[in-house]
Amino acid sequence: MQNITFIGGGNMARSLVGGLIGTGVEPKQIAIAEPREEAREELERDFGVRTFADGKDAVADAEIVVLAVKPQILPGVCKELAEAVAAAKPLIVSIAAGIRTDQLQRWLGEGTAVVRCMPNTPSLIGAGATGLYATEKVDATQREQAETLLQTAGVTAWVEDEAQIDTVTGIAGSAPAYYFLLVEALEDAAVARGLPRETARKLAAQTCMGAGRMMVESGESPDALRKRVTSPNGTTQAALESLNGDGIRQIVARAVDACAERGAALAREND
Ligand SMILES: NC(=O)C1=CN([C@@H]2O[C@H](COP(=O)(O)OP(=O)(O)OC[C@H]3O[C@@H](n4cnc5c(N)ncnc54)[C@H](O)[C@@H]3O)[C@@H](O)[C@H]2O)C=CC1
Ligand SMILES: O=C(O)[C@@H]1CCC=N1
Repeated sequence: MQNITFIGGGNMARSLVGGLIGTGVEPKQIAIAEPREEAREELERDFGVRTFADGKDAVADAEIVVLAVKPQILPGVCKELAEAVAAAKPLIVSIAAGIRTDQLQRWLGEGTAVVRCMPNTPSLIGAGATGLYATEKVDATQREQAETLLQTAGVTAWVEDEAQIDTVTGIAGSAPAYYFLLVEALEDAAVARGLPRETARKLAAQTCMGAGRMMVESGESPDALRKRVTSPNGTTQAALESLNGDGIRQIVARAVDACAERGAALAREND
């Protein structure tokens, strides 16, 4: 694995660095630029990585630079890094929601090789899901480098149309939060019915994991697995009829649209 520099050492960088180190990447090959001193100390303590206060210093010896700051500050951060990027010529991997590759190339230099991707926080435990998109400037070796980097965090899938990265955000990047919300809601419903919260959380969270593992490991469709839980005229049928009657599929479709549209709006707002 090449030298990898993260610009931004927040939640997502931590998730990806955790994944990288978990698969045996040498911590010293990872550099993180992070302005908050306390965060730098924590990153060094938790992962043994090199940290820098200034992004330009962290880019100098990097083969891959992962942009992991908020979309709202990315234009300024890229412009500050442009000279160092032009000198080191790393592959740029952006994980910023919404921000398009043509914008990144405009800020960093038109010749820059950019992969835009959308990972998610389960990367921290190697259970991430990432969509990737490569520009024409990215060669086959760099595509492989980006894929290998994100595969240390979980599964990956390429998209050919960049706009689909916003869809990926809707079903994977942001989606862990939907499952957390669902477990919160299950927990609240159980507590309202008198079950202790601790018991409710333990059982609901494990059920979320169990259902997830079955979908990933069995190779069966969610539809087939759902049908197997659903006895005719039984309890699950009653619950599913309630969910469908309340428009669960429409609710989810609207949420995915809202997410993807917010991604596109972030690109416009930060142009
Ligand atoms: N949190 C998530 O689940 C996911 C986030 N993303 C994307 O990842 C990016 C980072 O998100 P989070 O990690 O959640 O945010 P965060 O706020 O936890 O981390 C951003 C970090 O950047 C640092 N920073 C601020 N200015 C900087 C500068 N000039 N140079 C270097 N670092 C600087 C901040 O101090 C902070 O530690 C965003 O663009 C977001 O859209 C993508 C997929 C999932
Ligand atoms: O909420 C956000 O904007 C980021 C991008 C995907 C997950 N978190």
